[in-house]
Amino acid sequence: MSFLEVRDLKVHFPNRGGLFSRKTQPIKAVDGIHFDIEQGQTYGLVGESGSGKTTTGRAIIGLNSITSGSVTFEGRQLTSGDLQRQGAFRRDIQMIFQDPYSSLNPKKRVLDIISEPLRNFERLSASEEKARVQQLLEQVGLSPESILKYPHEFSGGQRQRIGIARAIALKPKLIIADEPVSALDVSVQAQVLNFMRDIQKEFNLTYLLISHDLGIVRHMCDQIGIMYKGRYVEQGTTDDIFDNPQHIYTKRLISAIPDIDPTKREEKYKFREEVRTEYELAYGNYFGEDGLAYPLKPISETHFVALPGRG
Ligand SMILES: Nc1ncnc2c1ncn2[C@@H]1O[C@H](COP(=O)(O)OP(=O)(O)OP(=O)(O)O)[C@@H](O)[C@H]1O
Repeated sequence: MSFLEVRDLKVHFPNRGGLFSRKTQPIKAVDGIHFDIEQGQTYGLVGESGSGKTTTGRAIIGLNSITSGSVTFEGRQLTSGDLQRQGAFRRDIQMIFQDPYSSLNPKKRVLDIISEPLRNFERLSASEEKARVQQLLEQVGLSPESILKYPHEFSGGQRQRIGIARAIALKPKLIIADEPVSALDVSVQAQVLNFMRDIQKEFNLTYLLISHDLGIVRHMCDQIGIMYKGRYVEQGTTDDIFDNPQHIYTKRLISAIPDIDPTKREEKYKFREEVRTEYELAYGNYFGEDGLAYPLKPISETHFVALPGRG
């Protein structure tokens, strides 16, 4: 049994539709996805905006209710309506959010922000709490004197470290990191990502990393699942996905990553041209027609494949 098992997960939302519409199809934000993560590993969920990545993460932590399917964490199953058990999950599974500017309450001091989960789950005296928060700040590379400061007194990277300190306060086993660095400057992104890897080793953390950026996912993840409209187009080990992408959608995402190594640029241009030709043969148009960058049609309940060539 894997540390985290996600089986045929579906999360549908009611479609409120227009004012006069009587019956509408639900929004199938997540529509049958499947993956396992082993302890200490990082699994990346990749896809364009709206593909269902965040909804998947929120369902695992219990913030979205599951329409069908299952999430099993260390052998314990979280299913919809199983509210009692969610408490146990909340401690072991924490989330890091995308935007360190809006995810920290601007009116609260760092002490109160980081101690919030501690107050929910542990009974500490004021002095014990202060000492714990100072220790957490040191772990994330911030000075213990920061406890009395407010979020606006920190840089973006430092704020994300405060968010990480809050996430690791209860010594969780699994962290769902939803676009943890996409709001940060590129130079700061690498620092935060490397720091996340350091604490992963130190605490044997398991990550579910949600990102639209394949470059980041390549750097961080052992396995990757590529999502499109709530389903998978492809999943596998990071090396498999990058060395031998099977799906045109994956190829296109990979071909779009800029190569900083000048010796590989030529190869990348060639690959990009090949992908473009393959795409045009299948669709007649590289840029899609329905407003989506990559129009695909489903071949099965859980996977998408490119449309067949025209003519
Ligand atoms: N509470 C909700 N009610 C109705 N629809 C929702 C709700 N939450 C998400 N959706 C819809 O579900 C789909 C998937 O959204 P989700 O946020 O999971 O995508 P995402 O891949 O994380 O995108 P992004 O990268 O932009 O965050 C979208 O079409 C979104 O509008």
